[in-house]
Order: sequence, then structure tokens, then C-alpha cells
Amino acid sequence: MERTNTEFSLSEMDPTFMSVLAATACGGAALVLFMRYCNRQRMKVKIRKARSRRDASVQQAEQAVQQFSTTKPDAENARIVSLSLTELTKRLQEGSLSPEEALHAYMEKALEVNKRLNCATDILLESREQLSNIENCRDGLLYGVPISIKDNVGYKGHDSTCGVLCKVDEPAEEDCVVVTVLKRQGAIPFIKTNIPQGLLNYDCSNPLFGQSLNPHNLQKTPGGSSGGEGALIGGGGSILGIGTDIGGSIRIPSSFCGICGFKPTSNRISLRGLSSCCRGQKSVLSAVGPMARDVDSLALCMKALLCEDMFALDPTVPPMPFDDKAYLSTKRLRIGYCENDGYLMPSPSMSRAFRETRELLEKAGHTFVPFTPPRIAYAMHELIVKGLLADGAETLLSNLKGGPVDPCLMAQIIPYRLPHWLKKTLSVILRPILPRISASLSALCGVSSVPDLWRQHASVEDYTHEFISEWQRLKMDVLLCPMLGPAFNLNYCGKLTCTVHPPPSTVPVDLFLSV
Ligand SMILES: CCCCCCCC/C=C\CCCCCCCC(=O)NCC(=O)O
Repeated sequence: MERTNTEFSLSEMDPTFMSVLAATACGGAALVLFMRYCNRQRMKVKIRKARSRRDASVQQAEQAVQQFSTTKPDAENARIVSLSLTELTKRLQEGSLSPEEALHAYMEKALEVNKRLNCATDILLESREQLSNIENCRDGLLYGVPISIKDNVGYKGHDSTCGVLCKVDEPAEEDCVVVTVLKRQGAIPFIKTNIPQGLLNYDCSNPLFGQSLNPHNLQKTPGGSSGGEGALIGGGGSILGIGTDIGGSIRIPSSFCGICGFKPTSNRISLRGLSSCCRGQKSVLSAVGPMARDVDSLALCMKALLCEDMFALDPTVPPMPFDDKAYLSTKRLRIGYCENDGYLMPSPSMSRAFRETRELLEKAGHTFVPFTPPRIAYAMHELIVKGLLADGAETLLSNLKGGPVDPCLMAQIIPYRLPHWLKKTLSVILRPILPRISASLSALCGVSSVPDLWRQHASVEDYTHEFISEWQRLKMDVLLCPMLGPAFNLNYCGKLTCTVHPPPSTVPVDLFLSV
């Protein structure tokens, strides 16, 4: 057969051209490999830097504690860290205990807990400098109380990493509003605590600081994302901590670690100066709140925060002080209850805890009415998942760029990374057999346009009113519902958000209340 003049074989090509082609290909491949190598080195340097900074602060704190114990050998540290917050504040205010003693007792205990649970990301050595003018805060509600803050709570001169590499070496220029107000109330932030990478997860591990462990069982997670707080407070290394919560980040670690946590309405406490990996997301709002050993401590912290200072520093916060009358009221309540929302079934131990709580409250004279949250599957997929990831997870994924993905997040991230068309196709194929996975995959695509985002926001608004109307129709004062728990195994939480069915549990649990 005759050849056309456009056909030619490789063997007939000019050897010089061939060599240039081969050299270009090799050079290109070498360049890619070199860039990858450089990127990996940069990544390692950042991780090493963050860790060594944390380790150096731990070492300096150990020395400070050592030094203090030689100058004050009779300090009753074990006794100090066993006091409740009410007792501690009383002793500090009457002067039978100094802020210096309280701080060093807690620093010693926190360092011990951190060794066991790996829950600290930074020790705030400035806390010792704060002691020199702490007398100016003598009238503060938290005068001399050492407190812990979650990694993403801005503290001047320190990183708020959110567990991602791109936020290393980006120290806060100022204390955030919450820290400023707490300091003015006499509190002494002395430690920052660990989080899961990107904060959108219920475990507590990231490539910078590693995995935090549960204070009651080292095989389990403390939960997330305020997991370092849960571990530290549950382990006795802090008496009061500050966490943040969008979809359970205060409540879940509180449940897993056997402590109390409170998620106020968003913007009841200022969010100014806090770090996030999905800033600007407005469908499911974040909130700052306290975590502690008992409910009275949560109330005291809320009371301290809801003051003129906060309302002046962040005028977007409604100037509503803490309602002492409502908190102290002994009025019988009308309590809505929902043991099973039909979407996530509580574990047997959590059901038992729920029923025992209900019985106790009924005996105390409170009235119970059944409450069913409206359209729960729709709310989960269309409002929560679609809202949190309205951008198709682009912002979260861009925050993870340039670094390894933590094993606790991997299962959750894989579907986020699928191309849009594949998520949509899989969603259609899976609809008849796995309707929840199908709905989640569709929601993971996010919104398609600005009008679609507005529609999503409008749907959230409508749902909120639907929920409130049902609450009002039943004349409820509060709602009692179970919390996720007991604590899960390490690395399980990312899979939970993928499979969205209840975790099997054989661990007996005591009564953990989410307030
Ligand atoms: C096979 C495909 C199914 C994939 C389904 C994945 C659905 C996951 C969607 C969203 C994840 C939601 C995680 C929410 C975690 C919230 C934690 C939190 O409150 N963080 C906020 C904070 O710390 O401030």
C-alpha cells in the first residue's frame, strides 16, 4: 500500500530532534520531581517548626514550674487543682490563694496531662507576665483563674493553626475579643489546645501536632474539634476552657471526655479574631462557648463574657447580659424530649443515660412533651452538608493544600475531591439503594450559582422558623436530647461522616449531659 506524505515512522525522524525531545521530557520530569521534593521539604520544615515551637514552650513551662516549686516548696498543687471553679474563685478573691500559685499548679498538671494525652499545641508563657499586673483585675469575675483556649482562638504573637500548614507562622497581631475580655475579667490563658485538621471533624489529630487521646481510655478519641480542650479538662489539666462549635465541636468532645460544654447561639459571644478553614460560610453558623467540669463554671464564664467590654469591642454582638434570674429560677419546666431523631440512633448506653435523666427530671416535677425535629434528613443534607460545603469544599481543600492529609480526615476528604460530574453521577446511581449516601454526594457538590446560594440561605431561614414554630406550639422551655457517645475509636470519626449510620458501642457510659 502506498504511504501518504504525512505518514512517517519514528525511525525516520531526525536523531538530533529525537535527542532534544528526549532531553526535554527528562528535564520536565526531573523538574516536576525536584519541585515535589522541594515542596515535601518545605512541608517537613513547617511541621518541624510548629512542633519544635510547641516543644520549646513545653520545656520552658517545665522549667518555670520547677523554679516555682523550689521557691515555694509548700504549694499545695494537688489540692488546688481539685477545687471546683466556685471554690477556686472564692479562695483567689479572699486572698487565701494567689494567682501565681493557681497558675503554677495548673501549669504543672497540664504538662503532666499533655505528656499522656498530647492535647497541647502551645504553652502561653506570657501568662506568667500577666501575673505582674493581675491586681488591676481584682474585681474581675475570673480574677486569677488559669484557663485554656482552643488552637483557633487568637492570642497575640501565637499561631492559630487549625491544624493546617498554611496557617503556620501567621501569628495573631492582637488578642481576639474573647481573650481580651477574659483577661480583663482576670482570667489567665496559659495553654492552647489541639484540634483536628481543618476543624471540620470529630476526631482530634493533625499533621502538625499529632493525635490527642481520650483522658478515660487511651484507645479512644477525645472527640473534636475542641478535642484538646475535652482531653485537657477531662484529664484535670484545666478548670475552664474556650471551644468553638458549628456541628458539635464543643458538645461532642464534652460528651466523649465526661465534661460539660455549652454552645451559645452564634454571635452571642464575639467570633472576632478566631481562625477558621471555612470563613465566610453563613449557612451553619459557628459559635464560641465554654467547656468545664460543671454547669456552674459554664454559667460563670458566660456571665464574665457577656459584659460591657465585649459589647464595646464587638458591637455586632447583641448587648444582652447574662440572665441570672432565669439561671437561678426553680420554676418547673416544660421539657421537649427527643430520644431518637430518626436519623442518628443513640447508642444503648446513651439511651440509658437519656432515660435516667428524664426520670430524674420528671421526679423533680418537670413536664415532658415528645418533640420530633421537622424534616431531619432534608436538614442534614440540604441545609447542613450543602451549606457547610456550599463551595463544593473548595475553601477547605485549599487550606489543606501543600501538606499531608491527616489519617483521621482522609475518609471524609476522598468524596470531597471527586470531580463534580462524578459526585452527581454516583448520586443518581446510588439513589435507589443508598439514599443517604446519594443525598450527601449531591449535597457535597455545593451550590451552582449565587442565586442558588441565596435559595439555600432562604431554605435555612425557613427551616429555622419551622423549628421554632414547633417549639412554640408545644410551649417548650428546653429540649432534652442525647449526645453522640461514648467516645469512638481513633480515626473512626471521618468514616462516620461518610457512612452516617450509628456507631456500634459496647463501652458502658455514665451520665454525660450536653447543656
Ligand atoms: C460517600 C459520600 C458521603 C459523604 C458524606 C460526607 C458528609 C460530610 C459533610 C460534612 C462534614 C460535617 C462535619 C462537621 C464537623 C463539625 C465540627 C465543628 O463543629 N467544627 C467547627 C469548629 O470547630 O468551630
